[in-house]
Amino acid sequence: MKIPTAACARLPVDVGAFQTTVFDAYDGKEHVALTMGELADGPPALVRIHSECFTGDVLGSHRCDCGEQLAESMRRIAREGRGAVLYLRQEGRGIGLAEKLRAYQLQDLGFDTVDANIELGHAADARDYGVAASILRDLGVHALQLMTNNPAKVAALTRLGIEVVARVPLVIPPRPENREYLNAKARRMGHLLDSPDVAETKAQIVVPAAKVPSDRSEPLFDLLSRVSARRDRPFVTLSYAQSLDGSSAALGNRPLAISGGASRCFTHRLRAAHDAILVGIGTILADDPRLTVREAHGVDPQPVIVDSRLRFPLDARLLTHPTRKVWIATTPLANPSRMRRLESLGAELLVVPVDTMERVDLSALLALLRARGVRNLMIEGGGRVLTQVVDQRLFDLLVLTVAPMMVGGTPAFAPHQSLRNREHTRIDRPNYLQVGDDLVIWGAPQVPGATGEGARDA
Ligand SMILES: Nc1nc2c(ncn2[C@@H]2O[C@H](COP(=O)(O)OP(=O)(O)OP(=O)(O)O)[C@@H](O)[C@H]2O)c(=O)[nH]1
Ligand SMILES: [Zn+2]
Repeated sequence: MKIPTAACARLPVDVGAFQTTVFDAYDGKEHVALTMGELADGPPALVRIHSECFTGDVLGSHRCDCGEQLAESMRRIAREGRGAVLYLRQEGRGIGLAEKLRAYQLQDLGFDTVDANIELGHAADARDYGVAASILRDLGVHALQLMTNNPAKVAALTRLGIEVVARVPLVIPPRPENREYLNAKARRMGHLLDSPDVAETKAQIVVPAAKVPSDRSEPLFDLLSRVSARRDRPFVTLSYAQSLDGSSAALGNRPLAISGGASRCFTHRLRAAHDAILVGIGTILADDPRLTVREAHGVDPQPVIVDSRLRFPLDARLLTHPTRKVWIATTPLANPSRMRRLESLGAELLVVPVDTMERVDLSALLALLRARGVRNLMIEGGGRVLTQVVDQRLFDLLVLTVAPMMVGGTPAFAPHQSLRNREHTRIDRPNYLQVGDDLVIWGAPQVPGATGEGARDA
């Protein structure tokens, strides 16, 4: 999407003169590009994509490293005589200044930077880089060397079709006041902070995270980076794998590796494109999954487990998730002492009203997730949850991986209830991708009674 410029002027600062352009972005914020030299021609330029930090950038706060990263990146660009800083108005990793200060209060009480956000009902990182990609395209920049310590930023830009030929570390030596904060960023958000000295950092060639399919998957990831939540629930992607004969597990629900290596990378990339990931308790009992992003770059989505009867095992791997506190959604009928036990093991219990069958009411759960800041949610299974989601038409996008095998196992879906009595759910103008040996079918469900166009925009 072309992004209109609102105004521009030359701005001399200590390190040199930058052309300063304000963009009229579709999110209503005044994002800024500081550029030096000719960017559209020549080798990939040095670029900093900087998120606004009033406390660090303007006041020089010692709680973070932002102000120094901004100054250092401008210095490096001036030294090269060429490059750009995009100053994005994403204060507090997208949650705004007041919420960031609330997060600071929680950090003073012992929460780390990730848990503080989550405690306040936000995603650990609420930013997206769609505007940045549009501005870069407007500047004629399609490939760049990115000054960042954050691999998720590299991954996000790559998904948006900007080629990051190198990641240039921008490590600021810690101060006593921000040592713990920087450690938390490294430990919990995967920031690469071990280059000891700013002056020594050199560009590192970025190895593409996952040898995922072909560029033909870009429209899918591009779509995911642009979708916005509805008011009543997050944008929901239903993603699961099945064999040619429709099985998602071996007989008796025994686990089965269905998709190949390439599709696993693809699935991890999908996970990284979502704020949260939801599975039913059956999947936890059968597979004990970690639900993390391991085979792609990116931040782990918030795991959410639907567990009406609170059967969650006390030794499940999700209780030692490396970056997130697992959210277990249950009902007021669940055993209170079991709830307390799981809480003492680090889970967060979400008590949700029951539906007519005394299960977690999925619409109510989705509304709660939305209220907690989840903008997009990936639902990975299992059969019961998939069936309910399709029955109640609670999804916006389907991503189905079909592996070329016959299993004769447990069907991906439980027998449909209400669906049988209603119009069938069709995927509108589906897209087909080959990923390794597997076939990925993706598309939006047709809205009942709508034309193809409307369904596609759903
Ligand atoms: N919510 C929240 N935001 C913070 C906190 N500390 C800094 N920020 C914001 O974080 C943003 C910068 O993100 P960082 O995580 O420092 O770094 P990054 O942009 O992901 O990665 P780099 O490119 O390496 O700087 C700015 O918008 C800051 O205002 C915090 O404790 N909580
Ligand atoms: Zn900061």
